[in-house]
Amino acid sequence: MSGHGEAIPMIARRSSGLRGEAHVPGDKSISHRSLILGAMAVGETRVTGLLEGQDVLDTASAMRAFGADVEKRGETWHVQGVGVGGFCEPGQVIDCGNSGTGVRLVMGAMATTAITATFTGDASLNKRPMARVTDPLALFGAQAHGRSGGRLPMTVIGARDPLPVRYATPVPSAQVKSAVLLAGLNAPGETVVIEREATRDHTERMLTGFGAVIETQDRAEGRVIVLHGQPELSPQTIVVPRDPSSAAFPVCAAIITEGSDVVVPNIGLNPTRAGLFFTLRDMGADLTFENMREEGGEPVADLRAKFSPDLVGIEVPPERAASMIDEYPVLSVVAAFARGTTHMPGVRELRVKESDRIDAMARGLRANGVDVDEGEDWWTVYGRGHGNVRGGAVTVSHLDHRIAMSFLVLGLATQDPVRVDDGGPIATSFPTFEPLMTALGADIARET
Ligand SMILES: O=C(O)C1=C[C@@H](OP(=O)(O)O)[C@@H](O)[C@H](O)C1
Ligand SMILES: C=C(OP(=O)(O)O)C(=O)O
Repeated sequence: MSGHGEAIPMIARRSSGLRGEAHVPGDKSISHRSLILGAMAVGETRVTGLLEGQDVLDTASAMRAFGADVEKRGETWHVQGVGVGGFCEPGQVIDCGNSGTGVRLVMGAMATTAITATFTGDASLNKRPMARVTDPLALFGAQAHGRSGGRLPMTVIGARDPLPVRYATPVPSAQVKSAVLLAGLNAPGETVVIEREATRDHTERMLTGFGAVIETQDRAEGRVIVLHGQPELSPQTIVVPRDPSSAAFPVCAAIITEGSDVVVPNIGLNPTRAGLFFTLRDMGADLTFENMREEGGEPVADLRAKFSPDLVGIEVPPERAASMIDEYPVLSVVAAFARGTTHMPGVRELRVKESDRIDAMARGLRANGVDVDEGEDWWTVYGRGHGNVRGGAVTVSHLDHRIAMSFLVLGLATQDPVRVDDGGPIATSFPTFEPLMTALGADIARET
């Protein structure tokens, strides 16, 4: 079952010659942040290219519940912000659906205002760990009361007199870093976050754009981010770039599908997000970055991916993990078509996403004839080479959009079709996945 309705069983059959341009939707991380920072600015922020996936729509509803006016007129989203510290107390439970980013960033944004809010989500989100966020929020003076193990549903009581915080994140997580920085906006003095491994830096970049004073330095202890509290944020006009994590699916589909040549235009190559594309090139994929340029201070290119029959397995550098954390499921699919083994160490975080992604992919790959070994923070895929992956299984998506899309990509190049029990969760991040893939020539369909 998907979070909001009946299960949508889907099937992917062997395809050839994927061709054309794939215009993927707006970046999910940047879309959440546009709405939240827009709600914390004074005046009207305008956003185009916003991802209209369910995760982001749930964040829009959350911002309305805290008092911001959020509406779409024509192609533009208008956010009337209430200012830092201006959130009102919501009159209803905040349902963040399937979205870890949504709930964790919104908790941070409200934690230093003297209001109380209760958060919940779907069956997947309600299993995910929240203490990683509520522990640092407690240092500001906020309190959180949830289910055992720090799970949702959970009530957060915002700090009345917030203290500034210095926090070294114990896990590589942009959501934790961002929750602390958003809480730091309404604390006096300097809030400092130290991360041992650099994670996606959209919050830092966007805070600078909204006029906050924030500095980042790479030091021996890691990346040190210093935010000066209680700024007045100025509203912005934001053009959301296209999502590299969504681009991963047509790119990987083209690489494993005979006769393919696909262009995915306007994809951000921010080094904190682009790890997959460098990994695919290390594996021998025919993937080129065309029209390299800068847009809104970010490197951007058109990705051109062609069928790559001579892929080889590699050791994926663990220091690259944060820059491709959401892309391991679809990377493991490409690895199945490579010759030799692909070893992916340093990826413990995959176990606490919408599903345990190592477990979900390992089970589904094995059922389709691919050997996989795994440990707590690593996994290895034993590639079978092009043309040698059997397929034929029904895979389980576990309310996880990336698992569903990865298995549908797998089925484009297996001998027998691959089924997914529920494609419903795909709408959380990539609502146009099915028409976009079929327009390229992929044989993906719903089963009635
Ligand atoms: O900050 C963000 O927008 C995100 C951070 C990552 O999560 P973690 O912070 O848990 O690594 C990523 O998996 C998620 O899809 C989006
Ligand atoms: C992990 C993801 O999202 P979130 O943590 O926001 O649910 C994802 O989109 O792959």
